Amino acid sequence: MIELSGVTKRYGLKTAVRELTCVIRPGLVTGFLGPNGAGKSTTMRMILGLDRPTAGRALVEGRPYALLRDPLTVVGALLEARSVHPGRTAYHHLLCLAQSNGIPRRRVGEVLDLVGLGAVGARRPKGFSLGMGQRLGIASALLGDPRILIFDEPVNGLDPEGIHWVRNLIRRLASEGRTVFVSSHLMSEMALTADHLIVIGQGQLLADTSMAGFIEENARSYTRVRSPDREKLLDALSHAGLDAAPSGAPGAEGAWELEGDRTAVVGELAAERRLVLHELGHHRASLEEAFMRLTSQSVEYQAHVGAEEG
Ligand SMILES: Nc1ncnc2c1ncn2[C@@H]1O[C@H](COP(=O)(O)OP(=O)(O)OP(=O)(O)O)[C@@H](O)[C@H]1O
Repeated sequence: MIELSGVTKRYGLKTAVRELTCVIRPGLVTGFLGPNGAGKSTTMRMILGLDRPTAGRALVEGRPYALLRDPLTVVGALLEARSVHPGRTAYHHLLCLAQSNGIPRRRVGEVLDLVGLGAVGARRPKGFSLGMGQRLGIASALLGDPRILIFDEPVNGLDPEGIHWVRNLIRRLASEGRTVFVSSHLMSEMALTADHLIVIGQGQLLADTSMAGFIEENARSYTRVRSPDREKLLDALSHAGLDAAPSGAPGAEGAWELEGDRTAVVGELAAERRLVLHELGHHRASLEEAFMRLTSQSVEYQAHVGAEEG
């Protein structure tokens, strides 16, 4: 378990994280979302003792990271900026980490096999592809068989096969009862991976909720209907007091949308008036749209498309 209570981090006048309080529980994948500069990496660095909070406390399994004995056996992390000694092979890189953390040598071979690098352990990581580098970072995180795993943008730069592999690994780690805390800007990936979400904007907590609850609360629900008898259908809807607007969704040209789930009433109206329908369905907006909706007020750098400048 990871516990943050009133965690604040200031860099000079800039407050990167402001009074963040939340608990990241075992047995679940908790997604950590926020626009660029929201404070995600800073928060992860504070949990890992790489940055000291200006105020508040970050605890892993009930203790500050700095007080952990053999920390790699308690918490493993994959951070965005990683350093690997240029002269060491992948095997030696992991062996040095293992030896300084009281981890048996045999575990090095195990994690290399686990991440699919068993055949290239004798090679130097500087010749590795982005995906292989990412796998080596994950091997380091798993080395101490820790109960807590923190992954900052784990699928960055990976191909679809690599993304699929990371997703399955993350889900498996959580199903084994571990605490898994993952940040990603890839919303479609997060929607498939996370059970729970913590969302921050400008360093402050915006949401701490289940994935299903987040989508229920923040994603628009609507009915989409398409008919070759468009004018008659719109007339029927308007007589029934139902507002419809043209769909702006890509690939939904000619379709109309109504707020909420109105499939039953639209279907009945169409049947009554003997109108042909080519499409009628209830949709819920994606996690991406829900995220954009929630964080639109707290984006640090925003492009103003079409704004007149100068
Ligand atoms: N060492 C530092 N000195 C000064 N400001 C910093 C430092 N580290 C981070 N910041 C600032 O703190 C804020 C939060 O940064 P952080 O990297 O934690 O955000 P993030 O959510 O991880 O962003 P991204 O999604 O772009 O990785 C930003 O405004 C950043 O410029």
